[in-house]
Amino acid sequence: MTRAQLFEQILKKKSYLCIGLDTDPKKLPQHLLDFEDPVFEFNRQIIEATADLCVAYKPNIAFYEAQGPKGWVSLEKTLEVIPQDIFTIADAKRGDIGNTSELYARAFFESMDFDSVTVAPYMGADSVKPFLVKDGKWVILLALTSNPGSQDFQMLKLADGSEEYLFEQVLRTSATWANSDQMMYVVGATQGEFIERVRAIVPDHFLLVPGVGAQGGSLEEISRLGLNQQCGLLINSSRAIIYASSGEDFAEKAREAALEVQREMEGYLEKYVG
Ligand SMILES: O=c1ccn([C@@H]2O[C@H](COP(=O)(O)O)[C@@H](O)[C@H]2O)c(=O)[nH]1
Repeated sequence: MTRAQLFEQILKKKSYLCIGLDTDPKKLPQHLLDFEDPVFEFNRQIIEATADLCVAYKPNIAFYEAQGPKGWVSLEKTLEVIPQDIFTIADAKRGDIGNTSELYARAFFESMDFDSVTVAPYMGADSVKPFLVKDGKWVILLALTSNPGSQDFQMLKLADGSEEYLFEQVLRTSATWANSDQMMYVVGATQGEFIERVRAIVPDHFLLVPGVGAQGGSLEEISRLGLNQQCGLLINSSRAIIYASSGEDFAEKAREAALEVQREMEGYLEKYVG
């Protein structure tokens, strides 16, 4: 999917919500356990209930890999029922030496038809560039993550006396590898105080922002500081939406939770994007 197509969907749905399909077999409603593939059935019903309210779905690959071969089957079936006009993110956090990264890229962009994959920057240019080979396929690079461990490396000050953090150098250097039509960045919603520093380096890029909902990040703060003229944000919420209820009404309650976020986003789009 191109940037223009993504922005068109955002304007049409008045939403920049990404729903995380972090589907844990242990958290499935009891009544789904009789289905042949309960994980797929859960995802199918969540997608059916929320597709008009979000512009992206982000299955976290760990939840599927952990199930062995049947998890990959659930993932492939899930991808097939996501409507074509919705952006898909394989949250896999890959990256390796070049020839191995090429195979990861083939796994997510060819064997499966994801629009994007999350990639770790730590191994540098040759580990990221193999993912940047096709128009309409995106790298979402980890820049400033939402977890407490982001302090350990990402927030280290560079030794060059510039007062920059390592995550700022990651943004600056990686922005020369691909433009904002192929590269997005992960910036945690729990990092609101640094959004202006991120936007000073990458004003035009889309940011994938996990960490609202269960992790407590502020949708208002991220939207106020992070929205740009083409929206530039995909805000992810996983648990707070897909596990809004553990009962038979799980899809209905997921829709209610997604609707609440979408309505708030509609207000921010009017206020900050126009
Ligand atoms: O910095 C990061 C990068 C990725 N994630 C992932 O996003 C979702 C968040 O789930 P919630 O239930 O909404 O907290 C999950 O898949 C994480 O692995 C992140 O949280 N932070």
